[in-house]
Amino acid sequence: MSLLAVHDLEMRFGDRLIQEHVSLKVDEGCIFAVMGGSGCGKSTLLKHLVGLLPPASGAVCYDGVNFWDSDEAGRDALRAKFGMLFQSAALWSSMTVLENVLLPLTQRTKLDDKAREKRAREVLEWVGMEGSADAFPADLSGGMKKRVGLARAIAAEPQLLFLDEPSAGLDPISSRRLDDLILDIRERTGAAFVLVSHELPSLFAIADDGIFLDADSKHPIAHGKPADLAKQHIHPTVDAFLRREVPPEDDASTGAGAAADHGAATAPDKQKEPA
Ligand SMILES: Nc1ncnc2c1ncn2[C@@H]1O[C@H](COP(=O)(O)OP(=O)(O)OP(=O)(O)O)[C@@H](O)[C@H]1O
Repeated sequence: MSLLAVHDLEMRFGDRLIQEHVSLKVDEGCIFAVMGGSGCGKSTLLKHLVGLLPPASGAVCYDGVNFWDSDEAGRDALRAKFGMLFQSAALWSSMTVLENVLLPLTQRTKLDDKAREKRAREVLEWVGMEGSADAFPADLSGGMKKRVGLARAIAAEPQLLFLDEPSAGLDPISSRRLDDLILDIRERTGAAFVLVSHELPSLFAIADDGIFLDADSKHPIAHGKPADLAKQHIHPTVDAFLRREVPPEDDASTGAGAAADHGAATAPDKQKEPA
């Protein structure tokens, strides 16, 4: 039974179709990437996965339980299985770092004050932020805020973590540190991750599986490990994203066969590998 399974999801805003025929599975310990060009519906998919938006049709299931078929108590129980790191880290500015991390522990666990603080300090230590427990978010750099956001997301021991562009706005070194941190957290907790990302080095370094959403056809055009997809020439749009190539425009030869030739100039094995 998959931790998360999405079956033939259709996403709409009113009459406007965003994506259809979206199916995916995320198992324990998997790092799953949601990829695609700007505006294709990645963040919208994430919002469907965390129960913020109801599907137009299709199903989002956790451990085989359909989120939208559950009653409110059932949905709360399912929500307890996951944590979320928003793009901005979304820390409460009026609370200290420690108080921010304590929040999900207060809301989601029955731990007493002492145990809550112990756990909050433990996860802050994991992300290297134990020395900033009494600081306020305004005193932190972007990378530090993301690390605190990650500590808050993992504090209540979720099985699944959703990360919306975790590397956005970070310099390459901070971005690489965040990748290492995600791998470290997976190692420590066995949690699975679903991440929206445009960062190719990060996708190639840490993602085990993924889905590629296409803005034009409004359905997924590729499934698989990003590092493998970059070598397979499945579709010109996938190549353009994963191999940083410009897709041929208004060209009758935009099929998968033509894409193979199109990609030859900058094969991934000739690109600089992620450090
Ligand atoms: N609340 C909303 N109401 C109506 N349309 C929306 C809403 N939110 C997003 N959209 C539209 O849905 C489409 C997909 O948006 P989304 O933010 O999911 O794309 P994305 O792939 O995450 O983009 P980016 O990579 O630029 O962040 C866009 O055309 C966007 O304008």
